[in-house]
Amino acid sequence: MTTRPELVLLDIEGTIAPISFVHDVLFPYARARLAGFVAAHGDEPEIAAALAELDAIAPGAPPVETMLALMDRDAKVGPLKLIQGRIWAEGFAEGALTSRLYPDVAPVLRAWHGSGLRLAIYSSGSEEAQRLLLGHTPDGGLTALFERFFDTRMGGKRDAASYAAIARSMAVAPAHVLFLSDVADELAAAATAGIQVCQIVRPEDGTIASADYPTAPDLAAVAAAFDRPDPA
Ligand SMILES: CSCCC(=O)C(=O)COP(=O)(O)O
Ligand SMILES: [Mg+2]
Repeated sequence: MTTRPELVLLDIEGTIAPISFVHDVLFPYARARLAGFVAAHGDEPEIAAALAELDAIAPGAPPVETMLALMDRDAKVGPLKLIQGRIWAEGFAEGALTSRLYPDVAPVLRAWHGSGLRLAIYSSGSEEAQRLLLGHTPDGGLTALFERFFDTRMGGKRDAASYAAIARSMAVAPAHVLFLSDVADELAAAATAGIQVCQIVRPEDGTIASADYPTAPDLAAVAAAFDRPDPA
């Protein structure tokens, strides 16, 4: 991180939301409802298209089994993410789900937005899921702080071209974007595209610090770094 960015691009899981929340609350909620959801909504065009994509991944296998197997290895696959997002939408609408963010996140995001920094999300979770998560936090709705919610329709998070495309679509030079993530491979892809990067290392979630990139324990530390002079 060398210059104060114009745009901060944020990952979700492990960066602003606890991994434990995603794995122990959101994923089990979706797992338990996959079969019922497919039975109820499988004929809707968007869901039917997602089921066809799943069939291309595991030809002939029942789609619910394919999704369960993908979830077992935390595969970030578009049709699975779309269906998870639709299931979580029902949970948030019924009040059965409330999202959880790390405690530093909401105050820093509000301060960044208030100071004119542009904000966007780039997550493997679907755009709908991202909006739900940020719209139902214990600190209130945060979606209005963000200009855009990018998901894997922009490309994979380990592919440099995805970050270049995001910068282009937000009309900002890559060098003026800062990407925050817990995953070193994602930071490597962003750095290849010329984007500034910082790894968020949350000890409570067991993130392993990479030797290759600047690290910070939370968003407050990133914010503090903006105000420090560059090392000579
Ligand atoms: C609202 S996103 C839900 C979490 C999720 O499904 C996911 O895959 C998060 O991936 P990330 O790219 O944010 O680490
Ligand atoms: Mg992450």
